Amino acid sequence: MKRARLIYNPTSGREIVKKNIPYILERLENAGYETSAYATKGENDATREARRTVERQFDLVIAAGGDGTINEVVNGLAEQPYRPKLGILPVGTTNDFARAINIPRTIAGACDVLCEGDVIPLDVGKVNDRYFINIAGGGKLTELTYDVPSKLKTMLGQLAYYLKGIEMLPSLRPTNVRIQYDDRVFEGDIMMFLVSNTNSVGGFEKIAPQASVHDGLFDLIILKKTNLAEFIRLATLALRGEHMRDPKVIYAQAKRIHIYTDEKMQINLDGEYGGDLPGEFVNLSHHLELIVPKDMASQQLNDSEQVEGLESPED
Ligand SMILES: Nc1ncnc2c1ncn2[C@@H]1O[C@H](COP(=O)(O)OP(=O)(O)OP(=O)(O)O)[C@@H](O)[C@H]1O
Repeated sequence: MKRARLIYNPTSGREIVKKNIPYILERLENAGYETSAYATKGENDATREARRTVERQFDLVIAAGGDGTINEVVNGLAEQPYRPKLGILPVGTTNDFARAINIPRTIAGACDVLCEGDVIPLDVGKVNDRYFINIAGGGKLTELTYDVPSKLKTMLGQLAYYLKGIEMLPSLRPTNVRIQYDDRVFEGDIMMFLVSNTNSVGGFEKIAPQASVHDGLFDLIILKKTNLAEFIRLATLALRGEHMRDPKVIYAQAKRIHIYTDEKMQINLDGEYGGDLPGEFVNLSHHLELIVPKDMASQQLNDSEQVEGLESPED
């Protein structure tokens, strides 16, 4: 029998996972996994437990929580000599990563995927000595995730983030940066940069339309200096996926991105604080194996349509 370890954050999202542990264990047992569960106790505990699953050679690790918990689990698995397969039970507030890979945000639906889904290779992002699977970013607005109290998230869900975003708008300031992406360079003032492995960021599902989790490439989005009105106009365009051709936006793909600034700029990794710039973002292609819905596997593997506005390397 294969062995699975469920690592869950009992405080994630609306705290529903705890009540459903017996159901989840039963579903996995029926699918042929001898399964045990571990409740995280605080920051970085999911990373420590994921490392133990490497040592104990589990076949499958299931990260149950929000993007923060998934990120911690990935940090425990990355660059270990043996890496169990990764499954996701999205029970957080935003669940950007689960949205990007079409994992249902119900316990029963996500269990269907764990039990009947396909396995695809997953690229992992590395910056300095930390890892991410969804998004890395910098700029004042990307810091809003730190300040939303968990009580408010439990009550309001994702709306809590949007309210915080509106509150922060007037304090947005540009930063002067140098960004080298593969053999191209941008130098100037920016409001924000995003280094994305998926197309889903903060509930914006069309922000990096060309992103694929296993193409070995990051999708880089740079938002140049704007005033508040332009910023709001671009955010509205981004909701519809129409921001890429705007002259204030650079959208490109790259394997390796180096970002340097003289000013202080924090790096946000999968929604959590991940150190400060400078940073070198490296795409570890096909580094993990991920369980996804069956339709998702074929969709991701056939993804080759070019998107307008995407800067090509010779531009
Ligand atoms: N038992 C615990 N009590 C309090 N905090 C915890 C506990 N276990 C883990 N954590 C911390 O909670 C952080 C956030 O959790 P997570 O991302 O899973 O949920 P969320 O904040 O509800 O969802 P989202 O990230 O989608 O907003 C984790 O990064 C982890 O450090």
